[in-house]
Amino acid sequence: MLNIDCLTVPIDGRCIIENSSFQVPEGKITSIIGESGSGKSMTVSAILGIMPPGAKVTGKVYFQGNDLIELPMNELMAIRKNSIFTVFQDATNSFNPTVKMEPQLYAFSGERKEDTLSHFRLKMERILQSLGLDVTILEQYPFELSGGMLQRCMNACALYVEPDLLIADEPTSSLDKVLQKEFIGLLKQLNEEKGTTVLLITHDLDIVVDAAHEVVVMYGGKVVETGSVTETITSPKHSYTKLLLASRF
Ligand SMILES: Nc1ncnc2c1ncn2[C@@H]1O[C@H](COP(=O)(O)OP(=O)(O)OP(=O)(O)O)[C@@H](O)[C@H]1O
Repeated sequence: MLNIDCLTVPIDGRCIIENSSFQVPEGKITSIIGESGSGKSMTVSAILGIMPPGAKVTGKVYFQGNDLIELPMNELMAIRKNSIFTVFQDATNSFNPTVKMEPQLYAFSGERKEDTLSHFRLKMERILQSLGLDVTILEQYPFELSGGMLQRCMNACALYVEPDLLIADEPTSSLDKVLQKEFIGLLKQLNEEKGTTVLLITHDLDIVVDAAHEVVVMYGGKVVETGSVTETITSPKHSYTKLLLASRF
């Protein structure tokens, strides 16, 4: 589904990602794990084509037969709109505080699917209720909702869109344990019931073990190990992976 080949990202002469290759197989949950600053989020940015000024990307990012790095911006935007949904670390930052929830959730989900507002409302209300949210939140502003509720709203959009690829970048790090478990359950549900391919970025090995099928270990801007989660935790090869496993207990 997603095939990263020799990805290299220098920013202002400093190499942030170096010659990294890995695959995200269709229908699986693949997790990128690594210490803070190892280049996990920058890898996501390179996949999505959202790079900071001064960055140069080389290598290939194949998705559904296209090299996303080579695509003109309008074609990349169309692929992102139709096939990829991204959940970022702190949902609070994804919403405009001065706009009510309904138009914002519509923009993230119904509008992307080209659904009418009335169709969106019916479908979204069902999803919100299934996530334990009252539909009156649609009339509220983001600042009236808790961080956990906003994260659930973003999850509701992912459920609405049913993307081919869901990218979740540290989605649980601002959540309490109960909401973390709920989010991971939702990822598994989307993966098992809808066949959604998931790329999950985390620094939490317990989440990888609980949710992922495949793991990509990053260290110092490089992919140092890839493999199935079972294989990697039973016989890690790289010293950093061994350290990560040792620090789990
Ligand atoms: N806009 C930017 N300009 C220059 N360097 C950046 C920029 N954003 C990130 N970096 C650098 O790129 C490196 C990788 O950062 P990245 O955010 O990808 O790490 P990460 O593995 O996701 O870390 P974390 O787990 O803390 O989110 C870091 O050294 C960081 O300082």
